[in-house]
Amino acid sequence: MSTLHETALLGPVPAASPAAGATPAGLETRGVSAWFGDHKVLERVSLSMAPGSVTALIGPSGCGKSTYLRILNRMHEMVRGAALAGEVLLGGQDVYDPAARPADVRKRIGMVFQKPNPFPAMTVYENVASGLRLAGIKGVDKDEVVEDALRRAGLWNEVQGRLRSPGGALSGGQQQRLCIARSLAVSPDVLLMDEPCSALDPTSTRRIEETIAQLEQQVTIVIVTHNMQQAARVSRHCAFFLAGEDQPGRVVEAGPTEQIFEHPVDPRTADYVHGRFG
Ligand SMILES: Nc1ncnc2c1ncn2[C@@H]1O[C@H](COP(=O)(O)OP(=O)(O)OP(=O)(O)O)[C@@H](O)[C@H]1O
Repeated sequence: MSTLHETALLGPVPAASPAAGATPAGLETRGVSAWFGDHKVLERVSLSMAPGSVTALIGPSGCGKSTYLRILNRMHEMVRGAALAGEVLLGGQDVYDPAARPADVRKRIGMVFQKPNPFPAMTVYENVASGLRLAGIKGVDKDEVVEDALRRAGLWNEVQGRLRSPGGALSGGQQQRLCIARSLAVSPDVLLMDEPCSALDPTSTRRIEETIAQLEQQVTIVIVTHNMQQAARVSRHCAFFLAGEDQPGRVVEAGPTEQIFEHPVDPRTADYVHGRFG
């Protein structure tokens, strides 16, 4: 077991985000394992997430999908007793290089959670602008950035007349898109989404899926979802995680989404995607 400081060869992740219109960086993990204390929860996960594509992580509860997601932007290390091994590369550069600041990594690899978490008393405008403040970005036209982020999150038309209303006054689905806009304001390469629709109604879910489709090419997206139809609709690539009894989670099969759903190689993948377990 070790904390992940073994790969200094490629140099640290630079703080700078991609220029507007530039292809975002892709992500790759090599042999990532994870522990909570003595409990090993992930076993040597190696995956490639292509620049500007949507990758869905699927699998039964407890197989380590969220842990894997949180390893990608260095949130796992915030848990007391958590450890990991392996490599995480953003655009070929080591996310865990000792010289890389976790805050810079999280600026380039944003995260949207299961439950929308805007700052409820802050205005819609300030919620989006807070992304800039938290990331220490200065010298930009805030109005322009806020509008652009809200447009990219598919929320601008609904809130342009309510920018000074509290974020907490929006519907659940709008709040989730506000959180997406807050992440987008700092121009991340990657957006991690941990079951972003599980607290939303079907219409709001559809709007988030449309937003994901619009963001494809602009941002590399990794989404954890329990909804197989959603994984099939939004993703280009898919990875199926599975943990055995008292065994850590591992990737059983990964590939183009169509292949995972239509022609899976492993019978356990077929059983899972067809709802026969999990
Ligand atoms: N903070 C923690 N401390 C200790 N163990 C944890 C912690 N978070 C997760 N685990 C354990 O790690 C394993 C993987 O959990 P994780 O949440 O990553 O799975 P998951 O596939 O995302 O599950 P779900 O689909 O239910 O969200 C589980 O056994 C879980 O109990």
